[in-house]
Amino acid sequence: MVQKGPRPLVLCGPSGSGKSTLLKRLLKEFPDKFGFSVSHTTRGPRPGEKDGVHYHFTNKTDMTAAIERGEFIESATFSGNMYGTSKQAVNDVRRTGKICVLDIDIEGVKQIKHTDLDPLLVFVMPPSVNELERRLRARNTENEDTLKKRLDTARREISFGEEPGNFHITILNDNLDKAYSDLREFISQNIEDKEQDDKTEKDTNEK
Ligand SMILES: Nc1ncnc2c1ncn2[C@@H]1O[C@H](COP(=O)(O)OP(=O)(O)OP(=O)(O)O)[C@@H](O)[C@H]1O
Repeated sequence: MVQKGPRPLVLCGPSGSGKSTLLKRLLKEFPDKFGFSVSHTTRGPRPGEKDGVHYHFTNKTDMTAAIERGEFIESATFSGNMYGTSKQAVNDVRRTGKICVLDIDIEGVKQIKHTDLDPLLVFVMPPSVNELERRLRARNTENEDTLKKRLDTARREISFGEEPGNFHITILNDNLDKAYSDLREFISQNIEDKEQDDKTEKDTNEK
């Protein structure tokens, strides 16, 4: 099926590589250009949370069945509640003309490759595991145990990121300004220029 709207953009990389920092900067500079998909969850809504806005609220039976039907790109269970991103949620953003951005782990990347979402896959590479450790310590969000787990996972993720063919581009986040400008250039060449080409082609065909 031919999708309408820009291709989704996936950012993947070890914890602490700088995905959120890069995304925040992108959204600040282009607030109308990007959108996030609405996740599903089996946890109950908190006060003020609206179904379809903050989450798609569902139950375990329905969500498990939908996962089995292959409707989800990724799903995970945290403290007894299921969470996940459906293909439909990504396509909903796409139809608005916005670029749907997804921050997913390598398992999610493996799964999304088997869908028809045709995403652009970006791997954010930290300069080294030592530097990753330094940043995670400086961020002050981890204890020794979670830090060790994150660094072990990071080593596996870096190997996956280094394997040729797994991503469209690897962005080294050594210097944040340089990494951001590489990301911008990649988006502009692969999403914006492409859209312009499609539009020109359509306009020409309509004449
Ligand atoms: N190029 C850089 N140089 C130095 N520090 C950086 C750089 N990029 C990001 N950081 C810092 O490193 C820390 C980790 O960055 P960030 O939270 O964006 O990582 P992340 O990949 O989103 O991690 P997680 O997956 O855990 O959310 C932050 O404190 C951020 O300010």
